[in-house]
Amino acid sequence: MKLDKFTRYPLTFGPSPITPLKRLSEHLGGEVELYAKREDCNSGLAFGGNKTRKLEYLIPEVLEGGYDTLVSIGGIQSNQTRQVAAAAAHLGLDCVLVQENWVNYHDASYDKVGNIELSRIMGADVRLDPAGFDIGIRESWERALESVRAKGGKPFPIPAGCSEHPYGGLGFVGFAEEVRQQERELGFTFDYIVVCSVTGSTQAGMVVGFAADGRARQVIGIDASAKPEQTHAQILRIAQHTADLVELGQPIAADDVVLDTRFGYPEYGLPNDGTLEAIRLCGRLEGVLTDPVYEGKSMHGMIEKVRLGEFPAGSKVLYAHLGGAPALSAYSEWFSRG
Ligand SMILES: Cc1ncc(COP(=O)(O)O)c(CNC2(C(=O)O)CC2)c1O
Repeated sequence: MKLDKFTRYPLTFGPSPITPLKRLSEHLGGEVELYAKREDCNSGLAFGGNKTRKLEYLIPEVLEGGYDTLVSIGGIQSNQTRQVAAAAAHLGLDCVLVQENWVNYHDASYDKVGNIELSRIMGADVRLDPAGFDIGIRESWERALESVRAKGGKPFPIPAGCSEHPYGGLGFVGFAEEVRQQERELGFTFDYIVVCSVTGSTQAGMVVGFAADGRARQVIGIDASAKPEQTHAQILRIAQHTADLVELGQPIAADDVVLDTRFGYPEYGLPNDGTLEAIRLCGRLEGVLTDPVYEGKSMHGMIEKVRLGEFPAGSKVLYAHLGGAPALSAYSEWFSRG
C-alpha cells in the first residue's frame, strides 16, 4: 500500500493516543476489552477531530495551487466546517462556510453556540441556508464557490465531511497504519474497530487501511445519517477509489463495508434514548465526552453490541472517537432535563 506517495501537511499532534475504557468495559461485564483511539484530542486546532486528519491530505493542493479561500459545507452544528475554519485561520486563508438546516431541531441558541460560534470566532464567513440534510454535492455550496470567484478570489472546494474530495479517504488509511504501529507497541491486535459514519470517508479509509491485513470487515460502521443506503453506497465508492489511489492490490466489495443501521434513529442529528444513555454512561464512567449527533450514536452502538454479546468474549474493541463534543452546548435541552 503506497500512502507515502501522497503529501501530508501536519495539522495534528502526531499519532492520536489509544486509551483503555476500563470502567466502561467493567460496567458492561468485563468480557470485552474496550479502548478508544482519540481523534477528539488529535490537534491543537479548535478541538480537532476526524476532519482535521482528513484535511492534512487536502491542504498540500491548497498551498501548491495558490488558493486563497477554503469553502465547505455542513449542518448548523457541523464539526466539519469548524475544523475547516480552524485550518483556514491557521494557514492565513479566508473561509466561507455554508451551514444548512440539516437537523429538525431549533432552540433559540442552536445557531449561536457550539461549532458555529467557534467558526465565527475564527473569522469564517458563515452563511446559513434553509436547505435540508443531504450528504451529496449541494447547490448552496456551488453558489458559495461562485461568489468567491465573482470577487476575484480563488476558492478551494471542500465537500461535506471532505468525503467527496478525491483524497477524502487517505487520512483514515493513515489511521489504520497508525493503529498497526500502536498494536506492535501494545503487544496485541484489535478484533474490531467501531466508527460512526455519515458522509463516509472515515470508514472508507479505514476499510482500505485495514484490508491490508485482512481486517476490512472488522471495521464496524455505526450509521448516524439515518439514510444508510446512501451512506453505505458512498462509503463503498470512496473505499474503492481510495484503494486504487494507494494501490491496495485487492478489490473492495460491498460486503467489506459493514454498516450497522440500528442506532441512527429517529433521524440525523437527533438523539434517541440509547444515544443519551451512552453519552451519560461514557461521561460518568470515563470522563470521555460524546455528542448526540455522531459519537453518542456510535458509542450507543458499541455498548449495545457488547450487551447483546455480538463481540465474542475476550474481544478487544477499538472505538474511534472522532470528536464532536463542541456541539454539546447546542443540545443542552436534552441534558438539563435531569
Ligand atoms: C464527530 C463526528 N463523528 C463522525 C462523523 C462521520 O464521519 P464521516 O462523515 O466521514 O462518515 C462526523 C462527520 N461530520 C460531518 C460534519 O459536517 O461535521 C460531515 C458530516 C463527525 O463530525
